[in-house]
Amino acid sequence: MFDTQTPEKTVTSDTLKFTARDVHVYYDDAEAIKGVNVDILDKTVTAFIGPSGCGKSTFLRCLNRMNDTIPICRVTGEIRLDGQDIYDRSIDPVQLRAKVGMVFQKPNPFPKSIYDNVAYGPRIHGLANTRADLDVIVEKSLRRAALWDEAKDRLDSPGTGLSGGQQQRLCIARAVATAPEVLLMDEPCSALDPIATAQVEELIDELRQDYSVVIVTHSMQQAARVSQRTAFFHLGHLVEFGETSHIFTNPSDERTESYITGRIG
Ligand SMILES: Nc1ncnc2c1ncn2[C@@H]1O[C@H](COP(=O)(O)OP(=O)(O)OP(=O)(O)O)[C@@H](O)[C@H]1O
Repeated sequence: MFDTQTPEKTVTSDTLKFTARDVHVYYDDAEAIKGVNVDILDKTVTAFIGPSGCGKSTFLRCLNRMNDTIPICRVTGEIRLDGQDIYDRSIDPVQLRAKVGMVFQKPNPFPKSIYDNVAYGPRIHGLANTRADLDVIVEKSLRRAALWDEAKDRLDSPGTGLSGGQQQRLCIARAVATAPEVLLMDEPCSALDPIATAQVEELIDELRQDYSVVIVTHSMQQAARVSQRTAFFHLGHLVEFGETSHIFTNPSDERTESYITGRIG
């Protein structure tokens, strides 16, 4: 089911980025997340795994308040980023999402040029004073997303004209352009072929030098390859959370074992 040969990846940071306490999420009366507590570390890739409908994406979306955009969705409990309550009245969700960037399942570049896709966030957040500043941010972000060499001669071409894998890297460049601290990725490789998937996985490994990355994935092989910590969700509960190598080789909970051995899911 998973690659037991994957070398153990050590957690390199003990700095807490997010702390979530007793988080419940409801869609109308249906409870999708049932009292989740979790600590997410800086400069670490954390994978959320679990059967379809267990709440992985719902919980991920709590971390940058994307659930605010769903009228029937209600979040209770406490989520802190660097110690600050992200659901506090004083927090502007738009500013929060610049700090906590998100990459979605399906690459979704804006119908704009490659340059403008990346420049969009820095422009609306006033991160560049001059065109030259913006050029620097765009180049740096495209380099960070390992897309510069392929894109540098076609910056004025539409982002939608890139291949699927390139589009996803463009979306990663767009997310890193606002200098976020955390990157949330909701099944970022599910629409990609194996080569593009490998490129994005390599990129995730590089990004963790600078960011905390949280990735939802259906692929246990992918979780084992890219993450240092893994959280297993089941029916809205966070069943088990720990070092990826431990979760995959020696899970403590029967439900985790059933999932990773393919008996539930
Ligand atoms: N916008 C929504 N409106 C109503 N219910 C929703 C909404 N989004 C998710 N749900 C429900 O919340 C529960 C958790 O869904 P969620 O998408 O978070 O699970 P998931 O583990 O990410 O699933 P998958 O792996 O299939 O993407 C499910 O019962 C789902 O039907």
